[in-house]
Amino acid sequence: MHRSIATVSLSGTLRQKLEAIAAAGFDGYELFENDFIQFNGNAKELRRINEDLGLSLDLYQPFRDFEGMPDAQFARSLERAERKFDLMQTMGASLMLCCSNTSPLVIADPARAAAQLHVLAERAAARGLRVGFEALAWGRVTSLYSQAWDLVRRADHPNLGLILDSFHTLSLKDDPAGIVDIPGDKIFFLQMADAPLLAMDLLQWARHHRSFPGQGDFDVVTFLEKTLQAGYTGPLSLEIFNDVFRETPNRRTAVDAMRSLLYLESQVQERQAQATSTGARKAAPSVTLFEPPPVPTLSGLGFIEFAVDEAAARTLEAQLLQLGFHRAGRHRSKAVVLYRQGDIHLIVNAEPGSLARSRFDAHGTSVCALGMRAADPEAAAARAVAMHSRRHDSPVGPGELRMPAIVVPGGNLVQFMPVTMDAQALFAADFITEAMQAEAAAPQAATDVGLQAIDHVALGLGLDQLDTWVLFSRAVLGLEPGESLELADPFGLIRSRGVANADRSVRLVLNVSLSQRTRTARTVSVAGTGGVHHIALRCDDIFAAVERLRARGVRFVPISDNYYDDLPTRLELDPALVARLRAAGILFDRSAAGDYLHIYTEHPDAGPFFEIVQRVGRYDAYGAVNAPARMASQAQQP
Ligand SMILES: O=C(O)c1ccc(O)c(O)c1
Ligand SMILES: [Mg+2]
Repeated sequence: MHRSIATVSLSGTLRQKLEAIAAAGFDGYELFENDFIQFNGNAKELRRINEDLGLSLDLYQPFRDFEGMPDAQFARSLERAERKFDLMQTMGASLMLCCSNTSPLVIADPARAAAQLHVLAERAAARGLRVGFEALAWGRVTSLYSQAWDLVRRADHPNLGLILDSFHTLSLKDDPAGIVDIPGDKIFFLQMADAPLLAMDLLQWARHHRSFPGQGDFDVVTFLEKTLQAGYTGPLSLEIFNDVFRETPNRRTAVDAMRSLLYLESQVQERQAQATSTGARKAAPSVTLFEPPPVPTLSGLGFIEFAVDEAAARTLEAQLLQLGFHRAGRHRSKAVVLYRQGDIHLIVNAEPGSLARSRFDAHGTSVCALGMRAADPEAAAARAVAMHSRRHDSPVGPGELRMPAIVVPGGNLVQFMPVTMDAQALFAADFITEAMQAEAAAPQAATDVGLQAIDHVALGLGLDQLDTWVLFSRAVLGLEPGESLELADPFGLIRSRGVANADRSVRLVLNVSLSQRTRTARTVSVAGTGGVHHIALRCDDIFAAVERLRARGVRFVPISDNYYDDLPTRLELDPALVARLRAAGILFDRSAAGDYLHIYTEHPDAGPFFEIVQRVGRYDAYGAVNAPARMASQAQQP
């Protein structure tokens, strides 16, 4: 498809926006009128920039408050239109967007509105231009695409067509199914936008909280599918009014935008392929949709790698040993040590000159890579590259394993590990693993406190990184987002959203602070970027594990007695269980599916802290109700 984006979706000056749009690989763009009005150049110069950048100017927008006006205003609006047509001809735009009337002067008379639109189309036709009519969700008389289509049909002019915008339809919970009955060649343009479900004023929602498809809650896939079924073959464009995008570096936003369109196309493509293979529908797509390698099949976090220098490595080692890990091996050729407990593998990388070291130099002790087990590591990396993520190849020594790696938003790595190799063989390729071999003979190492697996990794992100991560998680890794939650820290709100694969073997929690004053915000600020904030390790018996850890000197975030007084008023719990939780300082949550027991280690001077968790039954979340207790306690620590 011809891929396009509205200039309103990006930060920067008009020229900077267009450069970012071209660099991300778009074919064309929608010019938002204000961007031109504020441009220190004329329409001819804009045309030259378009030519230099290889961008087509697909749409000039918006033309407001036109249809259904009293005669005097109508005459003036036609004059206004002529001036816009002059500009469009000079800058090389052939389609104008006219959005439905929001003026109190509008007359609710479809015959009048249609007749006026006919005249507008006739004026456009005289110059070889076209007009597309779009229903704004808050239009005074016309707010639905079906109403806009009714006017376009009545106006009956070849130079007048319909413009669809998924936001207006889906925000009103209107049914897009009727789009299939509109002749495809009468749909002149398609604007796609997603949004989080918010109970708020439509106009505010539309102007401040739209997001790229794949970042919100709308069924944008069905919307595009219906439009294509109608026979639409025009541009696929993004029109995103979003307060955060207005201040996010525009090259990053433009890459997100392109990834979003590719992901959207691929989802529709997949549906069409399925419908065709099951014989449900004839294959009749008139446009070619993007078809990347399939979403990877992931099965767990194989390792977590820390970036350190020599001194930081010693501090971290002390912390890991205290948590019951043991040194399981050292790297064949690099200053890298492997720690292990149960099926948890932690790699501590102090190799000078490595990517890990450069991450340490920039951000201090931090997680610089996650290992994800993938059914087909090469295909997983190929999918990522197709979705505009960068591949990262680090130097490997003789006999060492090359694992395909990709760069994730913010600059860290995800490495895809083959599931077919067991952990022993996998790490044996790169590490000298005497300890592991000795351990194979006596599996319960003396230091082991019963931690068994990586449950999830929580990221603390900058405000402008959350939507990027949601889309990256879905489009590249196939991790689906859960509910978006707001958690109260004593100094501001934290927005939190889990993403996970279908069998829940890979879980990430994406946290962003809406205030500059929370611990999460300060951590992001000190590190200079978002990154892993804490690591949750799972066990089968959290009471036993915590007892052993306390005996080894591990300190946990203390929880207020009031929390345990409140717990039985919230949940029906055996008093004996409440007493045990209180004595151990463990937090508790219960859902219909099961229980979640968890506790947090005290924040170290540098690097992430740890959460110890036990899941009972099919509990599927992260104990968000307890996060305020943890954050308040952390805030009360000296
Ligand atoms: O918010 C608006 O005014 C506005 C303008 C043009 C559009 O295409 C749109 O969807 C909204
Ligand atoms: Mg629109």
